[in-house]
Amino acid sequence: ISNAIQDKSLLDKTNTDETRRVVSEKLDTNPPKGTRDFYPEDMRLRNWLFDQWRDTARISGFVEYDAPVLESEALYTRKAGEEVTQQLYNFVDKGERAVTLRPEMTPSLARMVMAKKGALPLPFKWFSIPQCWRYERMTRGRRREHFQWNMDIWGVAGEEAEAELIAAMVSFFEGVGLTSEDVGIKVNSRLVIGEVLNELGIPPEKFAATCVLVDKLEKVPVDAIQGELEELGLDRSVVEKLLNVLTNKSIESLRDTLGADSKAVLQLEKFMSLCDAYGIQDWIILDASVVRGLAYYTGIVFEAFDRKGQLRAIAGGGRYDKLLETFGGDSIPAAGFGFGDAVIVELLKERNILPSFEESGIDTVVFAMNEKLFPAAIHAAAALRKAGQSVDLILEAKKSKWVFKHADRLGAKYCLIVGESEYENGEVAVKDLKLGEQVNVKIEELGSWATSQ
Ligand SMILES: Nc1ccc(Br)nc1
Repeated sequence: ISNAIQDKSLLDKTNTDETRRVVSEKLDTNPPKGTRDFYPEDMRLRNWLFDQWRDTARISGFVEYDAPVLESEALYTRKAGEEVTQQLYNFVDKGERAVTLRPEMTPSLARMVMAKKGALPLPFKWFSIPQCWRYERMTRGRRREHFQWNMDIWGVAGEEAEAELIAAMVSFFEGVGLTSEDVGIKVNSRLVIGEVLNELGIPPEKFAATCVLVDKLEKVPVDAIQGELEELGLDRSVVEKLLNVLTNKSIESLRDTLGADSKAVLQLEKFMSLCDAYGIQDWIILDASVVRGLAYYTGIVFEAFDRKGQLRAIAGGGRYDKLLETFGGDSIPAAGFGFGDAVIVELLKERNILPSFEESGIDTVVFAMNEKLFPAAIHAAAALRKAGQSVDLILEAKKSKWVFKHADRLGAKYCLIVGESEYENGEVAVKDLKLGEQVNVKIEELGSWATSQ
């Protein structure tokens, strides 16, 4: 190596060959399959959505946490046939560890709670906005990542937790301009399935996997999963009976089917009365066919959907009291939801209530008419920035025409011009780009000018 460095000609030659080989393989500028780049305008939309989520969480008394995007694969080996665990973005790392990009956040939250071994004061209300991943064969060309707002309440056994969670979700919808005419929230309890399976003599250990299969039945014909049903010992008559109960779309009909003293009916009646207290009853639809696809739900489950029925579920969640047990820990009652960043944006666009994010948010473009005046432009920009303005200082010699076009592209409010004659009078010219008016401002008064805008 040292000879090569001394013998520069060799280095140049090697570099040239190397460079030629590298340049010949044209770089693929697309992001990896199923992932997205966020250019500034996309980032403004994403930040706006995250701000709505964060504001709702803060107002509802939730505090933010986070966890690594990379987790041990062991966190998701639930063997219940869920889509989310069958599409892990997993690999073996350089330390021979079986790891995966997280497909959901709840298991990470459970791991964090277990790590604290009971030292966490209960109850707690936490939220996060993790990027979650799946590795789906690109046959369907679907995304492999999304950001998912997670809200969870741990340590509250009563349905008050689910009602608080759904009230927070409704508060988000109202905050972005959606009403109960646009969005509904279907609510059910997995106790319904539990009572039916119990009556039919199906052992409780089959409960979770049955729920996952029933969820799949919402999307595919029975024949498509007949094999999995039989593997679980669910013969056709059991499935028919189960599906019949799940057709109930009101608390009244469910009460007729399961009886007034059914735990599932009593739970749902209590939940509905809590929703009345929040004044969100118009958003709620009882629908016994809702089971959700995660194995660990144990009680109330819910999903938000667009009333026009054009889109996939907007959000979903439920109670998961036994999750820590599946990790070998002691159970703590918990409930929560996940709310993806894709469907909600599609809905807001379709309802034409997604704000515009074209403008960069730059307040003032500052430029010097010649190189000699650039230090003065720096001082002007510094004064405006000190007063809290967002300032784009033009860093090279540019013609005025270019600067005004640039300022227009940015959607800037003002253009501050440092010109010879004004500067000699200790002033700069400020043009209001929306109104077209231009005023001269004393340089030492720029701070107060900025704060007065
Ligand atoms: N679980 C999951 C992860 C990533 C996407 Br996109 N959808 C679902």
